[in-house]
Amino acid sequence: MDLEFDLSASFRTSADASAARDTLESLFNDAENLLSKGAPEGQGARIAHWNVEEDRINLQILSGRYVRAHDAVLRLRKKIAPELGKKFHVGIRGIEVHSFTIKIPSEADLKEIKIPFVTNMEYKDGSILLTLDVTESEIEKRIPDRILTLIEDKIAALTYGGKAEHWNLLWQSEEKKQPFKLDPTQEMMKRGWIKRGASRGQWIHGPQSTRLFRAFEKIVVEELLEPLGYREMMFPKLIPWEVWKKSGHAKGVYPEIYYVCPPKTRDPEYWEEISDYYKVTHEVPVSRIKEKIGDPIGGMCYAQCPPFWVFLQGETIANDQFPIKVFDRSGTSHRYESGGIHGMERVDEFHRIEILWTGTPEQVTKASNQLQEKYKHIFNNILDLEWRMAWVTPWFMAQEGLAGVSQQNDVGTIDYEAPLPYRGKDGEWLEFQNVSVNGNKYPSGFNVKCQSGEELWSGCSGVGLERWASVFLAQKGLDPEGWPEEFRKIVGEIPEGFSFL
Ligand SMILES: Nc1ncnc2c1ncn2[C@@H]1O[C@H](COS(=O)(=O)NC(=O)[C@@H](N)CO)[C@@H](O)[C@H]1O
Ligand SMILES: [Zn+2]
Repeated sequence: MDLEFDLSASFRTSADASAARDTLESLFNDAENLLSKGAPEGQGARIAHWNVEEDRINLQILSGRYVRAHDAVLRLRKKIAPELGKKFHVGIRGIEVHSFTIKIPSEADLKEIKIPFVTNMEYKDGSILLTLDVTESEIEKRIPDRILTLIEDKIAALTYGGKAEHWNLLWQSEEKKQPFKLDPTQEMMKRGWIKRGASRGQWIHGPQSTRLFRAFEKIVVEELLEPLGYREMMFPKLIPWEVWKKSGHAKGVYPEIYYVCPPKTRDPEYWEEISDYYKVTHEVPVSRIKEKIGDPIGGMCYAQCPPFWVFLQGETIANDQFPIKVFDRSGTSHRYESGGIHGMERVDEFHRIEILWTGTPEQVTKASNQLQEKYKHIFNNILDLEWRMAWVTPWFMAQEGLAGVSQQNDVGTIDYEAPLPYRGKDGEWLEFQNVSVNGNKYPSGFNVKCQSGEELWSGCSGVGLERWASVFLAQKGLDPEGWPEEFRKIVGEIPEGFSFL
């Protein structure tokens, strides 16, 4: 059984339309092809029933997935309005929806959920019956189609939800003997390289760890970004909903972002009682603060590349400007990660170099391949890591709560993973960066065009420095004597830290 739409509605007319009954009869009778345009043979919409009662033309329309009942009613209005006007001086004032149900095939029921404009959802013999409460304006705004897509995605998630994340191996280095077997985070804490920050999942990096992070950055800039012509930019780090609506994150990022709310006003008097309360009690009255701050305007940097696109938004760019290749390392990213205390490899606040490029599909694919070559050189000849690359669910799909792979070939994400010896032989490998070809998602999301009108694609690569440090130190330990010569030259002398009594 496929989708079934069942819509009962009326055209409200400016005057009694009974005189038009015969005309309506012939219009509706030969509406067959009007209601099947765009549908495979015999799968158009059909008028199950109609009648005229003074200033109401009532109809019931049944359809499948192709010419959906609500589209059919709009097509009918367009068809009969001029006839009624010309011949009978009767206008159509609007559409009243009396009942609207959609039947969607599904192996199982969905859990109780609240969906706008859906008044009832029940599961009966292999399908979910949705009852919608929509008016003409929701129909014009395609709300029923978005509700259908949402339900079909949830039904799909019931099945692939059980499927493991998409993963297939692309390349793997040879195994390497790893003398070091300890947890690098514990070792770094013991030696005072890092200390936990005061906030959840946050670290403070001492001079030693900072030198290591800067050495990784230096390698990325000198070995990869400069030779390949990437220019440094600074992307915003406070992201408003507007950006996440265009990047797609507004579809599913809510459980993992740090929200940002501005004060309702910066008038000191408005806040005086809060400061006074603190001065007297030495407690911060958080519940009272909640009343004094505005709604969240968005959140802290999460994926790092979306806010860049506002720089190109709405522009038409000369072809000779492409490929545009930039990178950002101007600030931290923040994710409300799963609970529990993690080492440095899973943190709420992290430092990432975000590499971003855009151009024609060929240019974008080529740039991705160039980056992969350079990374291979860095991991094999400078850091001497044991590591692998795998083709996985694109990061932008995962961050919208989707699974599987992109329909477009060579659009997708390559995850770079490495073993952490302290996790043991069968320990989970850690993703320490990725390279993605994101297809046309961002240029079209932010309405960026190239002069020739050719389709624009983009790609991005996130280099997580906490992850590089975790992988490198887990495999090589914290003593520079155990580090590859190439890398030691770049790091130089590890600076002294501070000692505590
Ligand atoms: N919680 C975290 N802690 C430390 N590093 C992280 C964390 N989340 C992501 N990263 C780093 O950021 C990289 C890219 O993150 S991603 O979500 O996979 N991809 C994106 O967000 C893309 N925009 C590319 O940056 C990861 O490979 C990892 O190196
Ligand atoms: Zn990105």
